[in-house]
Amino acid sequence: MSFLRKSVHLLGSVARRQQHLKVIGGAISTAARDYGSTPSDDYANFPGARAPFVSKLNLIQPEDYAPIPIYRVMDQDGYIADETQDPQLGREVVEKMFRDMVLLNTMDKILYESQRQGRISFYMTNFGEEASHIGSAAALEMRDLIYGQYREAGVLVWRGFRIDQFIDQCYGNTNDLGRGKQMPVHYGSRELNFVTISSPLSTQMPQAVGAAYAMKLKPNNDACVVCYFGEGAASEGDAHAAFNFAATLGSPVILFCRNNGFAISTPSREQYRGDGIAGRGPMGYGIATIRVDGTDVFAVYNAMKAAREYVLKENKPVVFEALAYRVGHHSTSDDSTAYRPAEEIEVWNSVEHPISKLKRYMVHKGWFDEDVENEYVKDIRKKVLKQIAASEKKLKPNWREMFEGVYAEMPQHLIEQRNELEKHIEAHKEHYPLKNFEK
Ligand SMILES: Cc1ncc(C[n+]2csc(CCOP(=O)(O)OP(=O)(O)O)c2C)c(N)n1
Ligand SMILES: [K+]
Repeated sequence: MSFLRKSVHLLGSVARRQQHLKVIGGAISTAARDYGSTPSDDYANFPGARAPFVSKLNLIQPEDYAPIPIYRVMDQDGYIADETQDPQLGREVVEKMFRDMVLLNTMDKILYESQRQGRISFYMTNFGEEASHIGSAAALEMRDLIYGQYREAGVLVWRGFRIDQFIDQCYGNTNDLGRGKQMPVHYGSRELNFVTISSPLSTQMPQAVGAAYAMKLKPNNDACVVCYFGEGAASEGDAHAAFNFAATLGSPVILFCRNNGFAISTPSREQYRGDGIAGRGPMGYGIATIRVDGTDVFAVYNAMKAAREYVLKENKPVVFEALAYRVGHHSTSDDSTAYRPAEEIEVWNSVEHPISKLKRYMVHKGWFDEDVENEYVKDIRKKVLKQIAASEKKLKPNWREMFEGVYAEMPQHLIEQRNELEKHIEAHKEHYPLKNFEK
């Protein structure tokens, strides 16, 4: 894996970013903040910071720092600029990557429409971010624990979550692993080591850091935690708690920010004034940081491999920022043409689309057969439509279950609420579709 070490920009706790924009080979420089070393004459040694003294006042400006560069392997046309960066995954793996991205994209299109037809209550697509899901998931081990936000369905696809499992969840029927307790797309799978998604933004972040810390305390730990979140979620207070705890406790967690440019209608330029989320890592929190083109599946893959190796070897976190563009609307409750030009969306949905880039790469390799791939899409469409028909017919879990499964023993206030609902439904049963629920 030495090719990774030579070229992935892992920026550690370095003092001056502009002096360290060159490649830092694998090992991360910690010299500038090594609190243990003996201070020299021109270094101040306050408990709060070790830094050089200067005699000239300087109001340091954000512009004094160069932005963290974006690691990319494949260009727009699907060519690899530096052959040493080709992860050499082989045809079978690349085909799985491509097909999983296509599966996600195809399923998203149909489920989005099914919400429009009133079949499910809500949906969120992953358009434009397929490569950051698949590229990152492919670089992990199944024992690594995932905390998602809600737009990482591709990670589940890679891990083997089935079409019926996705769709049963969206219908909240008796086969939904979450027993209909959550909104659509709030997946979870104990078997696949994927913690169930919570709607309140950023709540997963301190939890992920804590879970990683617990892993580190186990003897011979060989697993890490990956926590996905959006750049919008990174403005929540919980994000700060997570970053700082991860740094100070030394948690083996990869804090994976999907920076897709928008938090619903808030563009990232209104979300922060600094150098994205990556910019907070080295200087703000003292965390090794990596920034990649999130539309380039190979860049995400290489970077994630390097990040995983680092967090396990060092027992320290990594801030990982994958830059992409949210091609779809925020959710079925949003119309993004109200706040961004259609032409802009079109660019990211064509030349810049991660699936198109990987396709071009495969074409150059002679690994792409248009007819075979069209058949594959047709087959996925058929499977998804058939599953929708099947999931729709299944009963919902008994409504009483909504009170169960949270506490080991149901507390008094929940018992009272359940009894009240029982009476209410008994009195007004003609207004409820009780035939759709398990008895
Ligand atoms: C604490 C909290 N505040 C507000 C919301 C409403 N909300 C849901 S998604 C979202 C935008 C999040 O954007 P980002 O984290 O960038 O992720 P993206 O949707 O772009 O993937 C907001 C404000 C929420 N779910 N939780
Ligand atoms: K976002």
